[in-house]
Amino acid sequence: MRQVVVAGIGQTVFGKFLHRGVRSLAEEALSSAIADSGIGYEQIDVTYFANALSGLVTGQETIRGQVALRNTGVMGRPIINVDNACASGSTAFHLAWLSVASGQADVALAIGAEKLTHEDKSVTFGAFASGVDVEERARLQMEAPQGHSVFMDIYAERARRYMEFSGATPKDFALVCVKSRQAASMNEWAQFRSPVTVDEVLGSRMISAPLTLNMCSPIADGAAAAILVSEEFAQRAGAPHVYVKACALVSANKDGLGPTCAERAAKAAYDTAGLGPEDIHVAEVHDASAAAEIMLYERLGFAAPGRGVSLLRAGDTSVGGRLPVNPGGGLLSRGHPVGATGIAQIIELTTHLRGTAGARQREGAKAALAECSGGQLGADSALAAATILTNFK
Ligand SMILES: CC(=O)SCCNC(=O)CCNC(=O)[C@H](O)C(C)(C)COP(=O)(O)OP(=O)(O)OC[C@H]1O[C@@H](n2cnc3c(N)ncnc32)[C@H](O)[C@@H]1OP(=O)(O)O
Repeated sequence: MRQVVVAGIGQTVFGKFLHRGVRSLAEEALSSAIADSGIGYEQIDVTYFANALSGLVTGQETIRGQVALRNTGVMGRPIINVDNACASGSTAFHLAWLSVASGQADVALAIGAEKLTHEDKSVTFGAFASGVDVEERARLQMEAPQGHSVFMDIYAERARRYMEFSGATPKDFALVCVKSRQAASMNEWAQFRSPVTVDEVLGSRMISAPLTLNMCSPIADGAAAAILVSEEFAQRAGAPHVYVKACALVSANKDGLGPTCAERAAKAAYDTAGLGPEDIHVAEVHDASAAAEIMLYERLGFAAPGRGVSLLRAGDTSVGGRLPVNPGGGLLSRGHPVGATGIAQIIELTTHLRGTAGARQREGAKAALAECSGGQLGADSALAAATILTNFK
């Protein structure tokens, strides 16, 4: 396998843009990734276009990439549509990495764009329900979601189990939100940038106990793009060198038993990179709910089982801490335009490894981990991706 370098990154601001379509979002993210890389549109050999739910919201259910990118310079060469639920962006990134690593392409584009807002909110909530397998929906009687995404019921159930197991409290989940907003207040691309207090989070509308409004990832539109190149190409182009050391993708176990998708994806990535959790300086994880972030500290090996809360309470995972987690605000505050999220995580980490993350920079960052989960199958996510980036070879 060849060494692969992240040579260009670009995104839109995430938020609710009722009157903006997938095409305009994708064009903006792509043109800023092109500008960042100094690489021409015509040099892109292959494009992986991530989008999970917009088809259900806008009615454009197939050829979404070709439609979104029809006015750009990537047309004429392969555009491959990627739908892997909330990990669609990470999957597009995985495929782009594979194309370059295998020698099939010198330059590959991973782009994710999502349009979730709709005048009729039940359309958006209905689209989210498609990410849960139908048997699970029936078990949880979630066929007709009312006022929120079915995922928040699933994440609430997980949070309740975790509280019992670890002794974590809703106040801990609120602390995740406070940390997340503090980080997002420094991120010009984030959906929610104003700070919140623990009391405000606990006092916000109950969505699915124990998760209040602020503890749920929001509905967002947005796009993000990353251009991956071979190391030789990067040297010729003079691109900054952020290496993709490992890029693992796993699906749920057949019997639903054993380690979770996130644990297995992280283990595969650590093994490939020859690194362990102790080597990671900064991480972006799939905080679809505030409680999920704490559980992920444990699944990714940052804390022992049941001990994730200690890491949070000590401030280790805040901006300025030993291991900032979600320094871009995560899904909770940067926003979660599903197909774009996995690539936005890569963008955030790339800025830390380049040393250009400004006020939220993890000083001395050399290795970074992104984890993204997708869908729901039985008791676990349907899939998870883990990527390790470094600024050394
Ligand atoms: C594998 C996975 O990734 S699973 C995750 C997939 N994603 C999801 O499931 C999405 C989950 N989220 C939701 O279902 C919805 O965002 C809800 C139910 C939490 C909120 O629904 P909305 O219809 O957006 O909220 P609503 O319109 O009632 O918002 C009221 C206000 O709260 C704000 N708000 C909405 N969500 C949030 C949030 N997470 N945090 C803080 N404020 C929020 C809105 O901006 C709005 O403010 P405004 O009145 O100033 O504009």
